[in-house]
Amino acid sequence: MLSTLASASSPVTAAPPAPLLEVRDLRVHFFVREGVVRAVDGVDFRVNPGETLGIVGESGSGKTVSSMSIMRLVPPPARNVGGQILFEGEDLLAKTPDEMEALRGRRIAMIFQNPATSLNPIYSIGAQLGEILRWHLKLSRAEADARVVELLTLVGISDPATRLRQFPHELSGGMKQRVGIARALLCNPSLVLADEPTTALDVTIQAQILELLADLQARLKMSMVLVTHDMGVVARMAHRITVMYAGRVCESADAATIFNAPQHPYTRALLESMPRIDQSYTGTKRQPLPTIAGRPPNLLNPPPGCRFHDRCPEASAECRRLLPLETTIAPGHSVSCLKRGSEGIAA
Ligand SMILES: Nc1ncnc2c1ncn2[C@@H]1O[C@H](COP(=O)(O)OP(=O)(O)OP(=O)(O)O)[C@@H](O)[C@H]1O
Repeated sequence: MLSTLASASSPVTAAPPAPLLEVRDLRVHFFVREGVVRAVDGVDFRVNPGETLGIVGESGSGKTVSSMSIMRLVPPPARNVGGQILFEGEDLLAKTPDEMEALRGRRIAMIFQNPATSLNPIYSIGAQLGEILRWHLKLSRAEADARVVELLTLVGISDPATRLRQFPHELSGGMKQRVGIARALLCNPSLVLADEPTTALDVTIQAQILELLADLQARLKMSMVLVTHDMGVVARMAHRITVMYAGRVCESADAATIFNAPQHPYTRALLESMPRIDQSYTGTKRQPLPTIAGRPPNLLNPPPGCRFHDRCPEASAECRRLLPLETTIAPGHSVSCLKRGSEGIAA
């Protein structure tokens, strides 16, 4: 739940654009034998038309569960226990399974982490991409082939007419991920979700795929949610950034604000642990790469108060007792930290 710090001297600014996607107070819990894992526990974020939202945080912070929830693809024992996911004004959590099926791949599409497993090995590229077009848009085989060739060309695949007849194992990892991106864009979706789209690739290929995504985003004015643990990736790709920790949002702002004026101690710690280009981490003058001391809490039994308190250099007694609510501190900039003026609740 988002609250606003009232300020009589706040300048009057233009109303922000209506968001394409607005996630409000989302709660997704896993009901396991040992108890309840609060994987996503009151998360808010939004994506404006034509922009990339980067969701960033350490492993286990709830990024994937949040993005899979948009597609309603988080499997049991997870259950959505609260919140709203408003997409083009409609609550996705209120849709029937059939309505979601019609929407997935058509209005919201996904680029998966591992292209080796996300493509079906027994169908040619043309057959598996064409099937999506025939199902969603009722295109004929010839029309579907033409559209697939158009998309393969768009993602930089040479000789697309030949690729159409090839099988996934005949393509390199980078090429497969290009096909994965083409597949996501086939039906011209309003929103693309990309969960760690480059982590499974060789380092040299990662840069090429990020460049392709950035280029497509700019050319097609694509709206995208990019999930990553890598601040370097969001620095390059995201217009806005939501920082998650232990199932909650610490801070959300435009990318320049996150990098130049971060407010939450966790955002600051993430930035400090980014490798710097002017710093040597090898050789005789090497500095150790800073890391954030400690570990994220177990979400089966999260500590009371701020989830970050036992790793936070600023934590006080009240941080150990009160859970900070996400609070707007400037237009488009929200933070959940008692030290930055957030209201706290006993939890
Ligand atoms: N099937 C499951 N059963 C129980 N808990 C789960 C299950 N899947 C995920 N979780 C828990 O949900 C929390 C959020 O997981 P999620 O995958 O969203 O994190 P993440 O930020 O995407 O991390 P990563 O970068 O490692 O994928 C984690 O604490 C994880 O342990």
